[in-house]
Amino acid sequence: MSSSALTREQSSKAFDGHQYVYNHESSTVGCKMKFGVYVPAKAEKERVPLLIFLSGLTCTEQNFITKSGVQRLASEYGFIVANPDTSPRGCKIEGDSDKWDFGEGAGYYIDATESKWSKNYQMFSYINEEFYELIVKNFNVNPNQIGIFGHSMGGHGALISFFKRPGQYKSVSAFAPICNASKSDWGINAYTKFFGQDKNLWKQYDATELVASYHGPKPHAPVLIDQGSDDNFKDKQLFPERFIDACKTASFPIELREQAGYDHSYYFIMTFLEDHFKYHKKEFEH
Ligand SMILES: N[C@@H](CCC(=O)N[C@@H](CS)C(=O)NCC(=O)O)C(=O)O
Repeated sequence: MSSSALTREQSSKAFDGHQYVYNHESSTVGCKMKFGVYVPAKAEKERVPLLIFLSGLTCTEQNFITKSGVQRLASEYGFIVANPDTSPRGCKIEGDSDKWDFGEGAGYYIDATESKWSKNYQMFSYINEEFYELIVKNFNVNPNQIGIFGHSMGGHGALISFFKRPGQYKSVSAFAPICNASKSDWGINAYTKFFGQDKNLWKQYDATELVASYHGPKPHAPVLIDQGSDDNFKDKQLFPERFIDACKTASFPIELREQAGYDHSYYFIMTFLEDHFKYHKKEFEH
């Protein structure tokens, strides 16, 4: 990967730090990519922890930074919080914007192998290599205190990044993640296009499959998963119980908290966001 120059699109003071939006030309996905990054005042004086947040279907870099209230927490905890976009954009691939659950805004954090998609839909490598290195290089990050978390498709992205890159992230957590992507309707539709019929490839981007063969460092406290009980996607697309069962079989520490009455929205995320900050902070202390 080559690290390209950052162009600042937005700078807004929030609490003691700044919410920024940048864009850069990505060599990994072959287009301009935007991301949000909150930088607390603490980062002016010392290296601070980094949390990477991955958003879900239909989101840009804006949803998390405008809806979750993350800035107050990032300022208080003294964390840099960086959130990339959810897919390449403007690549004009036939079929990339016909449906909200595939293509633009819905890149599934995978590296596609089918030739139609493989030039641009390399979001796994983008997040875990180019974007990761760009944030560490350009901001005052403590490289030993980096965690990843996300929502829905982004929760899936966070979990598969943790499992496929042992040791790269100190901690992982998720809100309503897609837990078994290769067996959910969203994932079956997307993976058929991205990978063709090779089901072994599908499994390489599925948290429930990956935990079974994970041999990397385990978190100290059980990985935190929050799931709203009134989330309409829970039983049709997310399948948290399948992931919990696979974690138990693999002796991988996990805590699923079913939160009564909450749906799939950013209201749910904002309610429990501080618990995730606390979780990652504790892991960073080890
Ligand atoms: N567009 C879909 C909903 C998609 C959806 O719920 N996306 C979630 C992530 S999977 C999200 O964060 N949406 C953006 C938002 O709520 O700001 C629908 O109308 O049913």
